[in-house]
Amino acid sequence: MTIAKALTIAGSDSGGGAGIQADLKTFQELNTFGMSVITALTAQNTLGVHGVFPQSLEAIEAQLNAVLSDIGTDAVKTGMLFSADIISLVATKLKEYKVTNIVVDPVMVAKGGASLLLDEATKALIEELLPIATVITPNLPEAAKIVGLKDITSLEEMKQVVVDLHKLGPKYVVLKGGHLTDGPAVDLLFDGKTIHELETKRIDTKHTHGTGCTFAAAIAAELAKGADIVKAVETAKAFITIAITHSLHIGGGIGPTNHAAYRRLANEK
Ligand SMILES: Nc1ncnc2c1ncn2[C@@H]1O[C@H](COP(=O)(O)OP(=O)(O)O)[C@@H](O)[C@H]1O
Ligand SMILES: Cc1ncc(COP(=O)(O)O)c(N)n1
Repeated sequence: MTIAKALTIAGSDSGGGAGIQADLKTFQELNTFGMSVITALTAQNTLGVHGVFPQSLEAIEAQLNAVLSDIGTDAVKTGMLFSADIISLVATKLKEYKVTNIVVDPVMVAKGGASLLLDEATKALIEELLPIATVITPNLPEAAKIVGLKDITSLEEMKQVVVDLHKLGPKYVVLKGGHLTDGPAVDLLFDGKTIHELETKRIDTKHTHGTGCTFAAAIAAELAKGADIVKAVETAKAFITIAITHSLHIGGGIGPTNHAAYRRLANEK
């Protein structure tokens, strides 16, 4: 039996809601074979990040070589990359192994406020990773940091920023509007010509730990299976909306989304 393969290159979230764990659960639910390269361990739960332990370049390179030299992959999703050196290594290896379908989620700060990317690494992200990305999926604070704005607070501003982000080299840009404070949850997909709006009702919940990771992993899984970008992003939006609707009240803080809900609902139809 053959199966589409998807690789996440990201940080481990011991709490299971974001990072590597969210990505692998999402890959599984969307019927792809998930693999992982761990860039950093985080000691994390619903209350926040209690420790960050980046892995050595040697350990990261060994994982990349092991997976890509033997198994290969149909898509990659990058998440927490932490430092400029890790970003450079990942970019070099993705080029060396001619990886296609590269989804870059430019993770910078955890929902609780902890930094998951060193400040000085933003330059490497912009110069080395964005130009080789198939699609990038920044949230509003990440997009503001990348284009040098203080903040982005309206749909009108988002429409300008999505075009500015595209000029940095990725083939497609998905700008996530989850951080707008009111109105629907709108994401914009720009393909270089047209801005597609993906809109859902804003779900009233605080349990959104791992939404960005899960959404980007779902895009990667769909691209791995051969979907075009519009279809991949539409499916990912449906997946994350259902996962947030049925989010889990686990722990004392910001609970995780429910990765299993999408498939469970599909099976009930
Ligand atoms: N309260 C919400 N209701 C519905 N969709 C949401 C909500 N919060 C976030 N989303 C959606 O979840 C996805 C992840 O967005 P976002 O939370 O902005 O990312 P991040 O986790 O990177 O900060 C996007 O598709 C966004 O529109
Ligand atoms: C290891 C790791 N990676 C990424 C995130 C961001 O989570 P979110 O998807 O909620 O922005 C996180 N909290 N931890």
